[in-house]
Amino acid sequence: MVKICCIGAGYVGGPTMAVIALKCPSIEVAVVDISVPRINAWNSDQLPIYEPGLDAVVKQCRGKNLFFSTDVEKHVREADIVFVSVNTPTKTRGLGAGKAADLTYWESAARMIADVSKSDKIVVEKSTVPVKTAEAIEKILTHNSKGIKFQILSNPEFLAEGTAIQDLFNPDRVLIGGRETPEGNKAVQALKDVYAHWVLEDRILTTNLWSAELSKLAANAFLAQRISSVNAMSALCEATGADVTQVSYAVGKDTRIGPKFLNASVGFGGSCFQKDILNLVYICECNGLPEVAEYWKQVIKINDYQKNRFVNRVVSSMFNTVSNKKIAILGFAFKKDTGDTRETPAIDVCKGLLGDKARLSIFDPQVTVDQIQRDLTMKKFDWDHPLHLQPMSPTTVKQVTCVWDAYEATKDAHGICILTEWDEFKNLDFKRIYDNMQKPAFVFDGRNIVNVDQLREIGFIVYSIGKPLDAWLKDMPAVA
Ligand SMILES: NC(=O)c1ccc[n+]([C@@H]2O[C@H](COP(=O)([O-])OP(=O)(O)OC[C@H]3O[C@@H](n4cnc5c(N)ncnc54)[C@H](O)[C@@H]3O)[C@@H](O)[C@H]2O)c1
Ligand SMILES: O=c1ccn([C@@H]2O[C@H](COP(=O)(O)OP(=O)(O)O[C@H]3O[C@H](CO)[C@@H](O)[C@H](O)[C@H]3O)[C@@H](O)[C@H]2O)c(=O)[nH]1
Repeated sequence: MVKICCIGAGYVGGPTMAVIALKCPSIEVAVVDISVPRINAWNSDQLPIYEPGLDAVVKQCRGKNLFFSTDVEKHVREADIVFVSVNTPTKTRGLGAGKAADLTYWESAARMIADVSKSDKIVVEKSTVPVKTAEAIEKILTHNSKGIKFQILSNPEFLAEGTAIQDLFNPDRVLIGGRETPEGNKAVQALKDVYAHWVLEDRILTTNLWSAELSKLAANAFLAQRISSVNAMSALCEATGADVTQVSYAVGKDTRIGPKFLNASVGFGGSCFQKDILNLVYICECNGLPEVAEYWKQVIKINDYQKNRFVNRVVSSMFNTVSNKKIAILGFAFKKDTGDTRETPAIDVCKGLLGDKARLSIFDPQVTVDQIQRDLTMKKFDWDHPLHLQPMSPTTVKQVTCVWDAYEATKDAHGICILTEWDEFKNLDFKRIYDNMQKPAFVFDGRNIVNVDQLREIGFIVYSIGKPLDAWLKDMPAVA
């Protein structure tokens, strides 16, 4: 029986391995982590991450051919294929701080693999890593290997949160990069055989190691670039009376462009886009390509601009101050159908409003009070380290309350900011909400999910990203 071990039981390691176990009953899969609470949660009824469809997959395989354990060394030693899916945060100190990937966790995993292994292994990069990481990892593995042979493969993951199970069941492509040697080809084939249990052959792409590593960074950069492009257009739409939804529909009808990923928003969030673009920028700089680095940097600059612009719209609409005003924040996760708040635009928007002394009442159906308080007090990039290494939040932000209901959050509020596109926000009783708010009552829709005309009819002053402006907002300063 082939044995797989995955180091890192996070958003990628957990769902990916659960699906491999489900689709390959003949393979034994162990997911290991240094975080005891995380592994305990994977072994309980309350999984550590919220992902539609995940519970059912885990329940079907756990205890049969899917195991979650903190006994990292034992499972690595026994495995034929070791996936490494640990954190690769942005460096906060030293060379490349604020841009380069911090490979501390990857390196320690590689050293441990070399130390405990007693048989040949295929080591698979599942984490997103800088191009050429495999070379460094190979050096660590072969230096300490006592004659054991390791083949390193790059197999980046393309799942998106909220649709992870769907994406894993039916991936656009599976990418496997390996050394172009007989041993390398054999290792690539072994991993191909795993995916071939459920992925069509023409969707399994094989490349050299460096192409696979770089393709992951390139894919995220392209995706984020589309969002920054449409968000840049949204500012121009507001200035000219065009409607960004109509513009992106018209643009996306061109089959060369395509309709997906063209929704204007308060900005993109999530653990990957910003981190991976910063990483790409750093790699370009290190390779003497400052113009290319500058090009990609702009995607992040526009994203920051969009978040600032949103805060400025809120403040300027409300008589240029939100001091001591209650603002309801609907949605804190970085997108719907996840409880993940990593790099969520809500953090920057909330911090911006708190900077102007607003009182915030936050509701998100999946995010806990503790998480929100941690996010609002944590330093940039601290979130991307294993849980037990993250600082506990010693202080709470007093002007922030978290509630478990949108009606409670909006009661007596002066304004509402919609920051996540949860389906339930579309069906709220806005008449009831309006009646319980201070007047004039404002809605700032950062996800373009409300029916603007209906809300204006009720009496709200509405701002919706990239849409023709409410008369109230027309003479207000719009620049960030
Ligand atoms: N989240 C996504 O949607 C996504 C998608 C594709 C790729 N990625 C990439 O995958 C990687 C993992 O992302 P994630 O979101 O799953 O992160 P995560 O923080 O959810 O999980 C990483 C896990 O690795 C564990 N870990 C760290 N060092 C360890 C070690 N030495 N031994 C054992 N366990 C260790 C941590 O405790 C943590 O539980 C990152 O490189 C990320 O960029 C993420
Ligand atoms: O038209 C759009 C599409 C997305 N977003 C925002 O962009 C962010 C990222 O969304 P999404 O890409 O759906 O989620 P992620 O889970 O971050 O997935 C991305 O990052 C992963 C980690 O690398 C990759 O594996 C995925 O392919 C890639 O889509 C979220 O804040 C979305 O709200 C928009 O604002 N407009």
